[in-house]
Amino acid sequence: MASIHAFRNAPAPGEPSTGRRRAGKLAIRGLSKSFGGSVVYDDFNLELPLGSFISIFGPNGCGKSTLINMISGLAPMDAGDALYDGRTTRETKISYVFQNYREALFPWMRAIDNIEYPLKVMGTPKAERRRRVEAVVAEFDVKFDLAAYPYALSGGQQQTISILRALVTEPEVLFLDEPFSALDYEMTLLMRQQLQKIFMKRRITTLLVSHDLEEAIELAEKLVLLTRRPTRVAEIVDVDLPWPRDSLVTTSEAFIALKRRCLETFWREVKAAP
Ligand SMILES: Nc1ncnc2c1ncn2[C@@H]1O[C@H](COP(=O)(O)OP(=O)(O)OP(=O)(O)O)[C@@H](O)[C@H]1O
Repeated sequence: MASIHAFRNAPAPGEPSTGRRRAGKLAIRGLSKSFGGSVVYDDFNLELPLGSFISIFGPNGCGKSTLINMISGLAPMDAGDALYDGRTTRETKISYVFQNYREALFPWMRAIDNIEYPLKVMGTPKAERRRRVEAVVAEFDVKFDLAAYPYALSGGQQQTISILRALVTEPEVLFLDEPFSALDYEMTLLMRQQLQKIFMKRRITTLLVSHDLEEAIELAEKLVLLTRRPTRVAEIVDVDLPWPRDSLVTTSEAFIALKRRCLETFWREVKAAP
């Protein structure tokens, strides 16, 4: 997938970031999608609050990536639409972080230039570009050398660059497709902390696809559990745990009860006859 798409619908230069929780809803209506004769979605409907951290979890191949690809504008729907507080995807400032950071970064650009790149594409003046890059780097508490090229950075550092590049445009909606699945455990836990920090500060509507149920719960305010194909919403679970959440939250009674409930739904759906 061409990573340039990650920067479309970016804000105009100088436009303020969205610091407050956004009102309104993301409304997905009548969404249908098939590949060949294989139906993934057929008249799928979902409503979610903007300004929330939403995780999406479901059986293998149920269409999690396809869903966020369609509602972010990366892939076409066969039918239906997605409206952000009444505005189309094209009218909404969207960023996307891919699972495969190695292919998403430009190898010939230094880390700092990768972060700045979408602002250049948008025609943001140099001084403003520098201000925004510095701001996002400070916010994420980056400790490694941003003058390095991607090949010289660890996986976690490369994915940090991808996330900073997505955030530098000050998006209204941030999509993350299994962003930490290629990272080691320690780095994954650290990245979850960083992502929470950014979310609490900016309140960007965030949609995370995760294969890891603990991760999906740990980060979410709302967890969307999907069925097998043709895919529907099995359940939307409110994750009412206090923020910020460190990794120890996964050992709390409240967390374990939530995980149990999600697993029960998950297994019911996995075992359901196709
Ligand atoms: N471009 C495509 N062409 C043909 N089939 C596709 C395409 N993209 C996705 N599919 C199929 O659509 C279904 C849903 O795929 P998708 O990757 O969205 O599921 P997922 O839930 O994200 O999967 P996973 O759990 O493996 O990450 C799968 O059966 C997949 O093979």
